[in-house]
Amino acid sequence: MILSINGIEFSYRSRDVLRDVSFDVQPNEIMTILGPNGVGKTTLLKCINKIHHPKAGSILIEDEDIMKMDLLNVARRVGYVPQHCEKGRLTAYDAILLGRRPHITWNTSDNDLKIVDAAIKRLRMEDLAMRYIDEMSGGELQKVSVARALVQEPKLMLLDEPTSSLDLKNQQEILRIIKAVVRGHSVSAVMTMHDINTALRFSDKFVLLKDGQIYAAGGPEIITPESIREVYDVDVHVENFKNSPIVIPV
Ligand SMILES: Nc1ncnc2c1ncn2[C@@H]1O[C@H](COP(=O)(O)OP(=O)(O)OP(=O)(O)O)[C@@H](O)[C@H]1O
Repeated sequence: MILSINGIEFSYRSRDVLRDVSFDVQPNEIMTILGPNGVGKTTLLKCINKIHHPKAGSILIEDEDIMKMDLLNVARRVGYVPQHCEKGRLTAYDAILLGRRPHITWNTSDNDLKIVDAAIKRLRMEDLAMRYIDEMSGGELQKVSVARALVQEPKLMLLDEPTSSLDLKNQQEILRIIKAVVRGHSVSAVMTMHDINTALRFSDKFVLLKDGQIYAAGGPEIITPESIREVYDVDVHVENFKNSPIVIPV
C-alpha cells in the first residue's frame, strides 16, 4: 500500500474541517478527491504532506507513520503541487531543480541535471526554462510546479487542482504525463479537481467529500446523479461516452 489514511480528524482552531476520513491508495493508482469549495480537499492533502497535523487518526506512507518521519524523509516520498505556486526571483530551471533537493547529499550531480533536463523536455517547456518564475503566467507556473514534483521522483504525488490554470491542450498533456509516470514507475497520485469529467477520464478511484466526511469512495460507479446532487447540490445526468461515464448538468 502506498498510502493508508485511517480515521483522521482535523480542525483549524475550534473549527472542525475533516471528520473520520479513511481511505487507501494502491501503487499505480490515481485517486481524485472531489467535493464543493471549502469542504476540506486542500486541508486533506496538507495533512498527507505533513504540513498540517491531524488531531486524531493515522497516515501511513508505504506502511510507515508520517508522524514518525522527519520532513526530509517525507519529501523523498511525497511530491506536492500546491494550488497556489509560490513565486520568487528564480528561473524555471532552478525552481524545478529544487525538486531534487531531498535527494541531494552534497552537491548537485550530473544525474540531477539530467533528470531536470528530461522533465523539461517531457513537459515541452524548453522555452520557459531560463525565464524567471515571477514573470510567468498562472499556467506556465503550474507547469513548473508539476515538473518540480516529477523530478522529486516521489512514491506519491499530491496535486491540488493541477490543471486549474491550464488551457485544454496543456490540461490533457499534463494529465497524460502524470498518468504515464504513475503507470510506469510504481508511483501513485492523489489529486483534487473541480472538473468531474476530466477526473473521470484520468482517475482510477474517487473520494467524494461532503461536510468534511467521506460521502462515498470507490471507482467511477460512485459518480451517480444522486451522489452528485447530494454532494454538490446540483442536478445532473450521467451518461456513457466511449465506455466512460460523463456528467452533464441539467
Ligand atoms: N489556515 C486556515 N485557517 C482557518 N481556516 C482555514 C484555513 N485554511 C482553510 N480554512 C478553512 O477550512 C475549510 C476547508 O478549506 P480547504 O482549503 O481545505 O477547502 P477545499 O475543499 O480545498 O476548497 P476549494 O475547493 O475552494 O479549494 C474552509 O472553510 C476554509 O475556509
